[in-house]
Amino acid sequence: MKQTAPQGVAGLPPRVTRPAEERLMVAVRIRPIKHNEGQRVLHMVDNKMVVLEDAEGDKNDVLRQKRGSERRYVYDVAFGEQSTQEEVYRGTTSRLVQDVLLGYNATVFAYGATGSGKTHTMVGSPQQPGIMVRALNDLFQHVREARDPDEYQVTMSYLEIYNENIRDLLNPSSGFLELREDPRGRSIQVAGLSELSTQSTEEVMVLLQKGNRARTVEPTAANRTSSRSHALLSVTVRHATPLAGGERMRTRVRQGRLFMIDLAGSERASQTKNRGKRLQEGAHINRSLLALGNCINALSGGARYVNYRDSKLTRLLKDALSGNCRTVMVAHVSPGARHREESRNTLLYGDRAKNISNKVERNVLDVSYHVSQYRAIISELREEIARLRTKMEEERPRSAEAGAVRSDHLRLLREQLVATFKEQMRLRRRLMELDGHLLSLGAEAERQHLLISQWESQNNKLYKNSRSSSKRWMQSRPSTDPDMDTDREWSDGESIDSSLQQAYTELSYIEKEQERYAEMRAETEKNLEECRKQAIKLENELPSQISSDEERELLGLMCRVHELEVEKMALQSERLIKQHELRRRDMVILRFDRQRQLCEEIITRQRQLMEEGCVSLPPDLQELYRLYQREIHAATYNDASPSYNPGFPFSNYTRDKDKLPPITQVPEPLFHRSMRFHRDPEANMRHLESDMSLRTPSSSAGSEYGPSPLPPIQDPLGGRPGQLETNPAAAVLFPPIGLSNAPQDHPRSSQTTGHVSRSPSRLPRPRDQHSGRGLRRVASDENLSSEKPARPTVWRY
Ligand SMILES: Nc1ncnc2c1ncn2[C@@H]1O[C@H](COP(=O)(O)OP(=O)(O)OP(=O)(O)O)[C@@H](O)[C@H]1O
Repeated sequence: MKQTAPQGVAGLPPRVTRPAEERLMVAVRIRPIKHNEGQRVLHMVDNKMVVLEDAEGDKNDVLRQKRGSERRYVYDVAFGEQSTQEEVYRGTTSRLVQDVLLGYNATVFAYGATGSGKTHTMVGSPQQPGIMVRALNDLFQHVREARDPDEYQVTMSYLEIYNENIRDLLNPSSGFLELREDPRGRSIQVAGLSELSTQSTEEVMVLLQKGNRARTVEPTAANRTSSRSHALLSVTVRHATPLAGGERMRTRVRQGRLFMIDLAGSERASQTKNRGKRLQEGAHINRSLLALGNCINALSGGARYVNYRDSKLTRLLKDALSGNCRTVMVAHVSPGARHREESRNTLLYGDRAKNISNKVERNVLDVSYHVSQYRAIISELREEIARLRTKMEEERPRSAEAGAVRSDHLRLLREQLVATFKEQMRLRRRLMELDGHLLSLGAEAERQHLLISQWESQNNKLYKNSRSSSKRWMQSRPSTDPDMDTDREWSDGESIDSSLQQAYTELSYIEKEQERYAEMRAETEKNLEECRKQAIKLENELPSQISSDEERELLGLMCRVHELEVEKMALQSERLIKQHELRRRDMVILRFDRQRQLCEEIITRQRQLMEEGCVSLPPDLQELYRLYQREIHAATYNDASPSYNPGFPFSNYTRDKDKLPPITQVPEPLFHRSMRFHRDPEANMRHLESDMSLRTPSSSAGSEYGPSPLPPIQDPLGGRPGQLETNPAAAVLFPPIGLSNAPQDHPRSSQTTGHVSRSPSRLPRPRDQHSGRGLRRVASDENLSSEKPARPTVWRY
């Protein structure tokens, strides 16, 4: 079995016509309650929503009571206890079958605790066949009804992961199989796995039954037929259509793959009462499911690089979770009170999985698409050279007559020359691939930095937010209640912590990869240089060996082809680099936007500190605040309001509560000016003044700006204080700005009060913990513009 990142196949662009971002679809299925499972605590509200009743728990648990006694979860689709196998198949997988026939990859996987009904949904019974059987039936029916059934080829493989070992279910005697990954981690192969070609539904059903019989199933206290392994069924549909194109016949190949996965269920030792071997199996199952949960958490948090390496399951599911794959997760839950905690966990994972999308992989797709284009160019050029060579060989007999010895030497020379050209092409192609990969890694490292910076500040807020309430909660929480529900903020904080840790791990992995690729690049470049020298040497020998004009002309043509190839390659790689540069700039814009948000936050908090300490400000600082407000306000209107009405400046203010409110009237947009801070505060002020007077003559007329008392701004790169350039490249190098040390670290962030550009793809704002801040800001405006005598402000940095 081979999972490959999609390439443009035979001139077909990959899924560019599809929406750029595809969300993972999550379905939930509630299985019928059993007599020994206690009362029903899980209910369907409608075909999307389910409700889980909370445990009755401790009456003194004030927080829990406040939260209410039930929790609602909304998914793409929900199936109740009465739902039929056909309904579940239609609602989750039938669409995927269509996609696979069109050449897409798709995955459906069943998730849930032991005994929750996963195998029932995926495999089913002869009377109630599950998704696997129905999908295969459907697929063959579509193929039969197609105009060109003979052009389809269907193959299947079926494996299980048992105790972290892979077994071929279609050939169980083959022992444990190895998982192999290409060095770039793009394609994963199970070495030696049988991939059987099938012609009919009957044949495939026989294979499926054979595989299911070979699967490891054992009775446990939780499920009489508990699957002790994860089972992965893969069906590949290949459709090859001959195309008439120019002089050559070409074939267009469409290939889609459908994975259908029945995961083993997570289990609690207390419920399964497992001992010995069963307990060990359970530990393996839980470990791999934990790895899957971590991947889901990281992906739903937007991480680009996710640690799939913790288990074979996640390595095999990598494409399904983040690659070019349309994926459906069917979360399984039992409605009885006995399974409340397992159901809650499953519902939570399902909830998180809804945030997973495929957008991130799209970048890798772009790169591989370009590389495949270059490959096509190179192979065409190779063909051209090969044709030329054949022609030269055809011409040879005539020149052989002229002088056999010299001709032999010339032939050898030509062959060497062609071999050197070939080698050069190979090395160039390699270089280009390495460049592409290095650029992608660079972009991803930058992205990880951004995520880390954002999470750090969010984590800090959550921590502050939850510190007081959690303290109370910890006090009121009975100590004998280890796995009860956690406070929402705590669990958010924890998941951010683990995401952060994940991001750091990924970052160090990326850095190692960058080093590795840089070394490979240097080596390739060295080889290329040697190859070039060799070619020049050979070319220099040519004139003395050539006697006839024909030979000369042919060799000249050969060299010309080579030159053209080099030029083409140079152009293509330039394009590749430009595209990556555009992506990099997008990242810089995102970073600026993030920094700007943090600056707003810092300024607001500083103001709060000053207001709370009843500190009145010197007039020049008041003026600076006014300027800042105008700036922000102008930017808001400039950005968001095509119906901006200067006569009614407050009309749109409610759109963004995080902005400082306007003071009196709206000045013209100032957003795009470039602003530099000088060491001399007066120069700063003059600069701002002149800027204002240039752009807003009405608002600046008559205003008197005093010397600026702004505290010196630290240059994070170690430059002179108060002198910050607005160079985007420098901004990228700046360490991420966190609020963890606020207010002491504030000046560090002041760097970004310079030129800021807005990106349409803004980062989500950190959650605002200061409700009513807008009101305080208004009050603060009054403070600032009051006529009270100025008291010196105490700045602590
Ligand atoms: N929707 C359903 N309708 C009827 N019976 C069901 C349904 N779902 C599950 N069952 C029954 O519940 C029992 C447990 O289901 P199943 O074996 O599918 O669980 P599982 O999640 O695969 O468990 P494990 O992870 O231990 O393999 C089986 O007897 C199955 O037939």
